[in-house]
Amino acid sequence: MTLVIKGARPYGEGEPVDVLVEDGVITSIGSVKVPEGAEVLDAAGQVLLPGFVDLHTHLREPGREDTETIDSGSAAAALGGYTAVFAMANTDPVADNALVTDHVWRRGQEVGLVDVHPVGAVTVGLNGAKLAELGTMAKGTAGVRVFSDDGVCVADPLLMRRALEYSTALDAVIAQHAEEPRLTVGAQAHEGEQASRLGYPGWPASAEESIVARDCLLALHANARLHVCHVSTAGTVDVLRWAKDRGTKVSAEVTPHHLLLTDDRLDTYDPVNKVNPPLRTGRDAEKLRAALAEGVVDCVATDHAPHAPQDKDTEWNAARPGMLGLQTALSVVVETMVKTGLLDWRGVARVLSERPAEIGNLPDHGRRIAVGEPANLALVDPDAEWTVRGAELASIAANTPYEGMRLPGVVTATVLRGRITAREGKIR
Ligand SMILES: NC(=O)N[C@@H](CC(=O)O)C(=O)O
Ligand SMILES: [Zn+2]
Ligand SMILES: [Zn+2]
Repeated sequence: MTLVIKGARPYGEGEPVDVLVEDGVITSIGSVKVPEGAEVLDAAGQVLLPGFVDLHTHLREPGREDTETIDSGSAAAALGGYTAVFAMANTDPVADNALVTDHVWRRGQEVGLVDVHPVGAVTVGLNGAKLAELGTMAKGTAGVRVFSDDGVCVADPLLMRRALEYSTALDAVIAQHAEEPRLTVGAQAHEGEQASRLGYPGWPASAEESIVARDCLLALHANARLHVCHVSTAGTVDVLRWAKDRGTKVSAEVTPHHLLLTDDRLDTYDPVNKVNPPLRTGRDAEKLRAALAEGVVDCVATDHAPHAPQDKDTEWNAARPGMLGLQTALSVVVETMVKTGLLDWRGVARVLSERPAEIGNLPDHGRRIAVGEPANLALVDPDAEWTVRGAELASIAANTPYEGMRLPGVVTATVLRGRITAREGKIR
C-alpha cells in the first residue's frame, strides 16, 4: 500500500513537498518519484495537517441508530478530516461496562474510517450514584482512557473525588460536563438579557464556573487529571488559568459553536440553536477564542450531537439540546481563529490534533508530519469555501446550526494509516 501526496505544504509552511507513505508510515518527504502502482493525491496549494482528533462526539450507537450510527458518524468524521474520535457514553444502553465499550471499539474498527475510542461512563447508568467499573473498561479490548458522564454532570463531590483518585491508577482522565444541576433546573438559554427578553429560564455562567473551580481543586488535591468539556464562559477561562498556574493537571476543550455563535441567534426561536451549555454572549466567545489561541483552553472538540427531527424540530422547551459538528469543525476554526489571525496552521494542528491526542492518550495520532511517523493526515484547501447543507452531510440527522452559511476551508482528503478514507467530499 503506497501513497504519494504531491505538492502539499505541511502546516502551511515552506515550499510544497511530496510525501511518500508506505505501509501506513511516512517514509520520505521532499521530491518523491512516484513508485509504480502507487496512489497519488494531487495536493497543489493545499495544507497538510495531522489527522484531527475529536475528544467529544456523540455517535448514538447503541440505542438511537435512527439519528447516527458508528458507520454514519465515522463517515462524517472522515469527511471532516478526523482520524480518531471519542464516542461519548450516553448511549442506550449506557457505555458503563466493557461489553458496550468493546463493542463500540470493534464496530469502529470494522467500519475502518476512523478510530472510534469509546468513552466509558463514570457512574452506572449515568445516574451519578455509584462508580462504574472503570478498571474493567480500561483493561478491555478498547483500553478506555477517557471517562465521562457527559450529558450530565458528576455533581456529587465525593463521587467525583473518588473517580479522580481511581483514574490516576488507570492513567486515565475524567472529562466533566460542568453543570451544577441545582442551578440549571428548567434552564433553556444563557442567563442574561437575551433570555429575559425571550422569556426563557436562564442557565447561569456560575453553574459551569462553580463546578470547574470545584473539580480543579479536587483534581489538584488528588494529583489527578481532569478534562473540562465544552467550556462556554469567560469566567471559566479565568478559573482554568488560575488552576493551571497552580499546577493542576487540567485540560479543557471549546466547541466550534461556542467560538462562532452567540445567543443573539435565539431571536428566531429555532431550536437548532439549542445546545448544552447554551450559546453565550459575544464577550464570552471572544474570550474563548483568545484562550484557545493562548493555550489556556487546550483544544477544540465538536460535541457533535445528532438529533432526530421529532426530538429537535419542536417547540423550544421540548427540543433536545445539541448540534452536528464533525464536518464543519475545521471550517469554523478557520473562520474564527485563522481568518482573525489568532492561529496559524501550526496552531490549528495543535488544537484539532496534537493536544486532543495527548489528552486522550493516543500514541499514534496527533504526531509530527515527519519520516517514520504514522500517516494519519488531513489535507485542507485553505482558499476554498463551501455552503453548509444539513441534508448533504453524512450524518443521519441534519441538525446543523450552519445551514446555508458559507464557510472557509475545505477538507479535501483524509488519510488513516496510509489509506485514503475520504477524498473530495466522498467516502472511500
Ligand atoms: N451538548 C448537548 O447539547 N447535547 C449532548 C449532551 C452534552 O454534550 O451535554 C447530547 O448528547 O445530545
Ligand atoms: Zn455535555
Ligand atoms: Zn456532549
